[in-house]
Amino acid sequence: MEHGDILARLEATIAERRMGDPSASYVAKLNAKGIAKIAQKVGEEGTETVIAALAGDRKELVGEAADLIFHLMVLLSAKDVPLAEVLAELERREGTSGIVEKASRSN
Ligand SMILES: N=c1c2ncn([C@@H]3O[C@H](COP(=O)(O)OP(=O)(O)OP(=O)(O)O)[C@@H](O)[C@H]3O)c2ncn1[C@@H]1O[C@H](COP(=O)(O)O)[C@@H](O)[C@H]1O
Repeated sequence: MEHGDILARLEATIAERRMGDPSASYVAKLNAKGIAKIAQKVGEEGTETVIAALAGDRKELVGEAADLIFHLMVLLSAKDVPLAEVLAELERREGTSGIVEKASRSN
């Protein structure tokens, strides 16, 4: 199976569970706690990813990176930002120099 499909499936699952029962779904539980809690989780998972990278534990890094991507997708969903919009932004940057691109970025 193509790995790229998992992001689309995960986005659909997150959208489906968002308003669900917090006692039966982690995605619903996080959304019930509000945007600040979701954003906090993204920050925590980012920090844990950095720690795993610096500790040199490859398996730990893969797990933390998966946690980070998952929580970032929960955050994007909660803010009604489709993943396609982020991917389109990456496509827009594709082929441009990161050095030049940084200077011309609007945000
Ligand atoms: N990919 C994930 C995924 N990655 C990590 N996690 C959960 O993220 C949580 C992170 O653990 P933490 O200890 O950091 O957080 P916590 O202790 O639960 O919460 P706090 O203490 O921060 O309040 C764990 O409960 C993990 O199970 C995930 N939960 C769900 N998914 C996907 O989301 C789908 C829907 O899940 P439900 O909403 O639970 O149905 C699943 O089928 C999966 O595909």
